[in-house]
Amino acid sequence: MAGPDPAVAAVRLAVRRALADVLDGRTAGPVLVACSGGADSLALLVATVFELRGSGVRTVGVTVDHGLQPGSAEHATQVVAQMAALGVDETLSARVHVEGGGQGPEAAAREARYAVLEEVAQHFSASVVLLGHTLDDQAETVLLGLARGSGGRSIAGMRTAFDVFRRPLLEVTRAETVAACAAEGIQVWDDPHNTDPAYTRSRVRHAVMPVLERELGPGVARALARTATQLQADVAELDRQAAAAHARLDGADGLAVSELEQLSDAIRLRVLRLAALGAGALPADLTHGHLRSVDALVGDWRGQVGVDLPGHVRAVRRDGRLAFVRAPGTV
Ligand SMILES: Nc1ncnc2c1ncn2[C@@H]1O[C@H](COP(=O)(O)OP(=O)(O)OP(=O)(O)O)[C@@H](O)[C@H]1O
Repeated sequence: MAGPDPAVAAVRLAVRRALADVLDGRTAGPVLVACSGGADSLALLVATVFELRGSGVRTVGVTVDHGLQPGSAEHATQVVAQMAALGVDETLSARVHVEGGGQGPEAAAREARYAVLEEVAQHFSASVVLLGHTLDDQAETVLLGLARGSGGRSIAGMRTAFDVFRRPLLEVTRAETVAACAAEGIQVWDDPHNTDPAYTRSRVRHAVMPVLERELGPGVARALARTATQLQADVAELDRQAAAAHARLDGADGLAVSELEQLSDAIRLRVLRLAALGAGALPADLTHGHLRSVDALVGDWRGQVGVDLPGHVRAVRRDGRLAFVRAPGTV
C-alpha cells in the first residue's frame, strides 16, 4: 500500500516532533490549533488530528474573528464548520475587538489574537497552542529584519516555542502545506491581505523572494530560515547572560557605571535595554539608536544630563550611577 503523499508526510512528521512530549503523556490538557482557514493552519490542523488520534489527547480548533473586514463573521463560521468536518474534538470562534492605538491595524490585530488565544488556552487548560507559520514566513521575517537594520533578536526570526505557543511548521514550506491540503482534498482560503501590495510582507513574498530565488538559487528561503535557527541559540545565550547581569547590578538607585563598564558591549546594551523596559520604556519604539545614546552616558560621558526614551522614561547619570526614571511632567 502506498504511504501518504510526501507533503502530508512532511507536515505530519513536523507535528509529531513538536508534540513529542504531548504524545509521550508528559503534558496534560488538550492541544489547541489556531486556524485562520489558510493552507498553513489547515494542514497543521489535519496533521494534528491525525497524530493525536487514539492518544486520548483532545484537539480544539480555534479561529479568531478580528472583525476588520465585512463578512469576517461568516468566514469564521465557515472555518468552524470546516474544522469540525476535519475531525477536531471541539471548535471555537473567538471575536476580538481590535483597537488601533499607536500601532497599525496589523500589529493591533496580532496583539489581540495572541491575547485571546492565551485566554482560550487557559480556559481549556491546554498544554499547547499550535500556530501554522511556515519556513517561508520565517524567511520573510529574517529578510524584513535585515531590511530594517535590526539586531540579532529580530534576524533570529520567530521562535519555535514561547509561552504556551509552538510553531511546528517552521521547517515546512508554504508550498508543502498547500500540496498537503490538496492531497487531502481540503479547500483552503486565500487571505486577500497576503496578496495586497499595500503590505510590506506581501511585497516581500510576491516581488522580492521570487527575484532572490531566481538570481541566487532556489534555496534562498531555506537559507534565510536556517540563519534564524542558527542565530536563535546565540541570541538566547546573550539574553540569558544579560538577564543575569541585570539582576546582579540592578540596585535601588540604578546601575553602577563602574560595573557597567566591565561588561562587553553586547551584554551592556542588553542590560541597558532591560533596565529601560523595567522603567516602562516602550519595547516596540526603543531603538538601537536610543540604547547607543544611553550607552554614551556610561562610556562617553561629558556631563550630558540624560537621554529621553519612548514611554516617558529618562536615563540619567548621577553620582556614578545610571538610573531610569519617569520623565518630568508624566505620571
Ligand atoms: N484569524 C486567525 N485565527 C486563528 N489563527 C490565526 C488567525 N490568523 C492567523 N492565525 C495563526 O497564525 C498563523 C500565521 O498566520 P499569518 O501568517 O496569517 O499571520 P501573521 O499575521 O503573518 O502572523 P503573526 O502575526 O502571528 O506573526 C496561522 O497559521 C494560524 O495558526
